[in-house]
Formats: sequence, structure tokens, C-alpha cells
Amino acid sequence: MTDHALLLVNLGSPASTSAEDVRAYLDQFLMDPYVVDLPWPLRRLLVSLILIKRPAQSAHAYASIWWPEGSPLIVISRQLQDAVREYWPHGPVALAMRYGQPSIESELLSLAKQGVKRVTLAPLYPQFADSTTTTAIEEARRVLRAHDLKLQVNLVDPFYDQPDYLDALAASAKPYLDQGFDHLLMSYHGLPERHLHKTDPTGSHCLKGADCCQRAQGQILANCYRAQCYKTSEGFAKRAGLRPDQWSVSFQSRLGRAKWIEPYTETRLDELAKRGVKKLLVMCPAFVADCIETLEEIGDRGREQFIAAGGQELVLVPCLNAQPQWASALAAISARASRLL
Ligand SMILES: C=CC1=C(C)c2cc3[nH]c(cc4nc(cc5[nH]c(cc1n2)c(C)c5CCC(=O)O)C(CCC(=O)O)=C4C)c(C)c3C=C
Ligand SMILES: [Fe+2]
Ligand SMILES: [Fe+2]
Repeated sequence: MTDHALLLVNLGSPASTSAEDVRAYLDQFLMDPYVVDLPWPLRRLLVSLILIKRPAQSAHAYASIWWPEGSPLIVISRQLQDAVREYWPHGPVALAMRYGQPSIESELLSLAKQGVKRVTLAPLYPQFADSTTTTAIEEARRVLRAHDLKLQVNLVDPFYDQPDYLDALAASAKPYLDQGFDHLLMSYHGLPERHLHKTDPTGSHCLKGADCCQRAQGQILANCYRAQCYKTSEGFAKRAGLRPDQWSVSFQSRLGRAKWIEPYTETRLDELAKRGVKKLLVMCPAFVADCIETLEEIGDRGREQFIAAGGQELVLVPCLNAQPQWASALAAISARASRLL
């Protein structure tokens, strides 16, 4: 059977590092109601305010990490697509971006044109969030409806606790852990606290008490980004044989004035340096591919901050990127997906 495609979906990047291209990308991204979850007039106003200064700042940051072949996120996602082909004998393996190009629309249309009957949609986010997982799925739904595409679509659920994913994460970090370190920080992309409250099915569990994420189970866990980040970290630490005092979790990439989930990575970098940590390893398990958030925010600015606060060395552990064990795990996880769109 060769008519069962796998469609990998990542976030996307600007078309280039020009301020105009970055502005267009940020506008599409931040005007997504799953990302900035405010009513349209307020969202438009807030995003227009952000777009006054942010495109030039972000363009500068993108320029500092851009590769000759393009955005690291896109280049690496393409390499992953190639690597996954080895493990997906059922049909084509395609790649789409939620924002920018190649779009989910162009890829679904192209798969339908090739005669594909079934598509397994794999959002490349280990932990669930409306701003990543839901918006990718909803965009696919919109495209199917808009073009009346008769494709059967299966969804790959967030794989934060899947043994094959965690094994790949542990294997990829092993050479870095083996070099020795004082502390491992697992820095995840942050989220406004409001997003967590919105997806809490009880409306009263998340962010109530210091251990809400440790107590999360069932539907609460299935909807809580922060609890899933802790589960990934615990699963990783167990595989890596780490003691609880050797690692901690934090959340990066805050934007705007609303309260985001804590602890903040910026705060932890200072605290760890002040506590006498000299060699800090940082992993970013919310990202499967290195991108501006890992390479620039942690690898450049985070390192500078840690050293200015008294640390000696910050080693950024690369994301899973296109490693064969990860490609194989992703294909296996995708092959198990049975939930229909
Ligand atoms: C309200 C703003 C944002 C939310 C919510 C958000 C959630 C979120 N994002 C990722 C993954 C990535 N984000 C990336 C870049 C990025 N994210 C935001 C804002 C929010 N993200 C912005 C404005 C940007 C652009 C860069 C910048 O200007 O700072 C990227 C990297 C893209 C790249 O091209 O390299 C990824 C990946 C997750 C996983 C997440 C929720 C959990
Ligand atoms: Fe983001
Ligand atoms: Fe929670």
C-alpha cells in the first residue's frame, strides 16, 4: 500500500531575515486566535503594537542564526522528512509549516493530487498546546473543508510520554551528560497562564497549588502543557539515571505583559549561577528541531546571561533534529496513530 501519507507539521519561519518578511510571518503567527487568544479587535490592536518594534528585533536575531540554506527550523525539518522516509513504507512523507511555506494547504492539496487516500498528520510538538497542536489540526480541518478533500486523516497525539520518543531523547543527550556537568536545565517554550486555564477541563485544577502538574491525570494531563513538560522531564531523567537534584525545569520565550507559566528560564539561569553551578547543560525538549528559540535565545543570550551571573559554561544540547533513532521513533509513533480528524 503506497497511498497512506505521513504529513509532518512544524511551526514555520520567516521567508528570509528581512524585517518585511519577519513582519509578515509574525503577523500571520500572532493573529492566529490560538496563539494570541483575544477577541479580534483587541488582538489586532495588540499585534499591531507588537509589530512596531518586534520585526526589526526578531530579524536581527534570525540573521544571527540563519544558515546559508535557510532557516535552521526549516532546513532541519526537511532533513527529518528525508530521514523518516526510511521508516515509512506506506506512502509519501510530506512536510508543512503552520505559518509561512510550505503551507498545510499546499501539502494536503498536493497529496490529494498524488492519489493519496489516507494522511497521518503529525504535529511536531511533543507536548500539547492550543497554540501549536490545536491550531495545526484546525488548519488541516479548514483545508479539507474548503477544498472538499476526501482524505481520511489520522492524528498523532502529543508524544511527551511515549517510550520511543523518550529513548531517542535520552540517547541524543547521552554524549553531553557523559562529558560531566553541574546541573541540567530543561527549558521549555513558555505559555501565557491564561492558555493553561482555558484548556483545563475542570476549570479549577491548573496552577492551583505548587504540585498541580504532579497531580494531573487523565483528561487534565491530556490537556495540560505544563504537566506534560514535567512528565517528559521525569521520563528523560529516569532514562538518563539522573537524581532529582541534578536537573530542573523552566519556561522560556515570554512575550508581552501577561503572566506566563513559571519558573522562567531567565530567572533560573541567574539562580543557578548564583548557587555556584559552573557548567550548565541546557536541553529544550519542547522543540524537536533547533530554531531561533534554542540557538539564539538559549545558545546566545542565555549563555551570555549565565556567564554574566557567574557561571562558566553553558552547553546547549542539540534538539533531536534528524537523528535516525528519532526518525525511526517518529515513524513508529505515527504508525500507531488511530484517532480520526
Ligand atoms: C503569544 C505568543 C506565543 C505563544 C503562545 C507561543 C507558543 C509556542 N511556540 C512554540 C514553538 C516555537 N515558537 C517559535 C517562535 C516564536 N514564538 C513566538 C510567540 C509565541 N509562541 C514568537 C513571536 C516567535 C518568533 C520569534 C520571535 O520573534 O521571538 C519557534 C521558532 C520559529 C523559528 O523560525 O525558528 C518555535 C519552534 C511552542 C512549542 C509553543 C507552545 C508551547
Ligand atoms: Fe513560540
Ligand atoms: Fe496544569
